[in-house]
Amino acid sequence: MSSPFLAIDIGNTRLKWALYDSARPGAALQAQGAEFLDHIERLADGPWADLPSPGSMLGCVVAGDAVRRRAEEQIVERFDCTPRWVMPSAGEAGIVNGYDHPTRLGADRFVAMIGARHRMLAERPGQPPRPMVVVLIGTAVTVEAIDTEGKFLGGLILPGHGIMLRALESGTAGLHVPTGEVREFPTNTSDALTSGGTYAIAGAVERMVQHVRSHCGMEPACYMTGGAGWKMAPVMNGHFELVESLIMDGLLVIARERAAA
Ligand SMILES: Nc1ncnc2c1ncn2[C@@H]1O[C@H](COP(=O)(O)OP(=O)(O)O)[C@@H](O)[C@H]1O
Ligand SMILES: CC(C)(COP(=O)(O)O)[C@@H](O)C(=O)NCCC(=O)O
Ligand SMILES: [K+]
Repeated sequence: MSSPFLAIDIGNTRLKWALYDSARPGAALQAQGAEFLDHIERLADGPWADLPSPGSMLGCVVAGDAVRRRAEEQIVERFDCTPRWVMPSAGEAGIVNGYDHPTRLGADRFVAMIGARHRMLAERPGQPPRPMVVVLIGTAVTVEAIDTEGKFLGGLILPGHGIMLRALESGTAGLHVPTGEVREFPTNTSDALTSGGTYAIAGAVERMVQHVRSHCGMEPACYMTGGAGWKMAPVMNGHFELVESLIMDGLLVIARERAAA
């Protein structure tokens, strides 16, 4: 018997949710949405009002305990299921967590790597696994390195587009301008700021691809996700697959493994 499954990803800007017909990778998506954190209280009586009730849910949250509790209130108000959240551990679902303190790794990073590993293996059945670079472009940007065995080697944390711009605006007198375009040779302040932020992220990602290539001796499979992923995709060198659902995919993989255990 399978029942609908609710997956939730709470970042520092938005809560993303997705309802699937069951708790397994490849499950059919029935409904999805995103709310800014200020609007979490609208969920139960708004976007969730007419949904079929999930039999279980699993989420990841990096926005802090107060936000997590506000989301839990909505879940228990609307649905008959217990809120459950992924806590990064030393290893789960094909990823070995190489962080110095594994539990201090962001849950969204851990879950995205699990989703990516599952996708990479599914894309090449019967072939040897590849190392990976997994990029999350949300409020912050993270750039994760995973070897062929599924070991998380380490990752970068950078400011996201919005934080970079706000930091520059607040730290200078002359950088209060509208959003510009990404240009190779920007000739106005708006384009210079937008291009600077975009290529800062692209440069960090390219460097991590080099590190993984030389450490693992193989070209990594590269995946990108997050609310601002679409902004980065056009400027990435090499083959980067934009997978909007990477964190939800990871939650489905974990939910199935936990149900089987
Ligand atoms: N429609 C949108 N709503 C909110 N943020 C958006 C939107 N489109 C792009 N973004 C960008 O995505 C970032 C937030 O992405 P998201 O994945 O929701 O972040 P987080 O996981 O940290 O909550 C913002 O910094 C913003 O630059
Ligand atoms: C790095 C992050 C702030 C990213 O948050 P996001 O951009 O998804 O809102 C989050 O994953 C986090 O708080 N991590 C804990 C510290 C760490 O991963 O080392
Ligand atoms: K996130």
